Amino acid sequence: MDQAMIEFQSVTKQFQGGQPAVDNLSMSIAKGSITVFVGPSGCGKTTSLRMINRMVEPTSGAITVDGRDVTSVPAPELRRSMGYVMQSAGLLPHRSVLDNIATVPRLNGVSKADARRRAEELLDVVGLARPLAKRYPSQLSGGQQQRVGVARALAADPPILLMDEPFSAVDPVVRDELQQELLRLQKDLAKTIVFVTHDIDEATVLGDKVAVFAVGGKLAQYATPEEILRAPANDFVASFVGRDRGFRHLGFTSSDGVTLHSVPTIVRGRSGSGIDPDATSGWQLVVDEEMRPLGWSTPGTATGLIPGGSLFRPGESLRRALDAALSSPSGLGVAVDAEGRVQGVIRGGEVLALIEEARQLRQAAL
Ligand SMILES: Nc1ncnc2c1ncn2[C@@H]1O[C@H](COP(=O)(O)OP(=O)(O)OP(=O)(O)O)[C@@H](O)[C@H]1O
Repeated sequence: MDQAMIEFQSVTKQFQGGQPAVDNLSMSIAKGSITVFVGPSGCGKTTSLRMINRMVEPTSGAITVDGRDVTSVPAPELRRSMGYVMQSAGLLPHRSVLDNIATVPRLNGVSKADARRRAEELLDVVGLARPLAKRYPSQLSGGQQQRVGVARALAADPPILLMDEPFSAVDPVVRDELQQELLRLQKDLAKTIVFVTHDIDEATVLGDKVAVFAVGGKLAQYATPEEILRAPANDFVASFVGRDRGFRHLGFTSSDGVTLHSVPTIVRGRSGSGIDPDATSGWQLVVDEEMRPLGWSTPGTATGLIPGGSLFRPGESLRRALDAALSSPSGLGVAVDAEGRVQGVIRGGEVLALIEEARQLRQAAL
């Protein structure tokens, strides 16, 4: 079994005069994993997160971190052992980016020179250009500020990172980038990360485990994202994960059985590959000299080049395979290798047959 890093033992939090914000929460968070707390507004996600570092004290129950009851550790010491990233990034406005990142190491007694050196390394880690170090937070974009927030949380190299809706204030493209970067970082860092969001897509992308909270501070389901999408524990979870859950679930289904077919190609400005375009109803894939796809052509189109759909890399999920086929004007999803060179094409009908096969296998296993 995975080693527990954080444990909630029958934890309840009741603010004065209200319903419980968190109601009898028991859960175990594995070391080195990303656990996402997700749920509608006001269901106790932030309160639960803040009880880990004692920004909020439980009314009853206990929380242990690495086997120690958090109440046995002085709160300031506890907080310094955990990075904290929040929605607004929470940067100090009158300090430079570099000094913001160096703040916690300085509080921990690291020399100014060492703290700054570490801060510079962290700029690279979170993908920020070094010249940004001298700027002030207001001179950065929202996405850059969040990166500084992550760098600052990592500066003291804490084993635990608490992240409260860190990416919710940025636009969807930047958000996607930040999510992918967090996953890349986590591969090397293997921190224990607790991440709060109200977005089920973000939860299923990031979480090794997802905890779905219901209004009233009750834990409705705690499972892998795949399981939550495939088998919601009750009607509340089913409605929270939403109508697209079947499609999202494909993101966890292997595309191993999908067949790659050869495709007629033309290098832009040259003659064809010799494969008969009749096999693909006249569609030909236009590629560059390196065999990277540029778009499609078909006889009778005046424009010459029709933009292609999303690309698929063998080994990716069935969701990516289906999207590549459905988004392609030819109905053929283009498969590429790690360098982006064409490997072949996949057919939508065959991907759908695999989806059905996977469904039948799941049903038989029930
Ligand atoms: N300091 C406080 N005093 C009184 N009530 C509070 C306090 N902090 C939170 N609450 C209440 O506790 C409940 C849970 O709040 P919490 O912030 O944990 O929810 P949340 O799931 O993080 O919501 P959101 O997604 O909107 O941030 C809410 O009803 C909230 O009003």
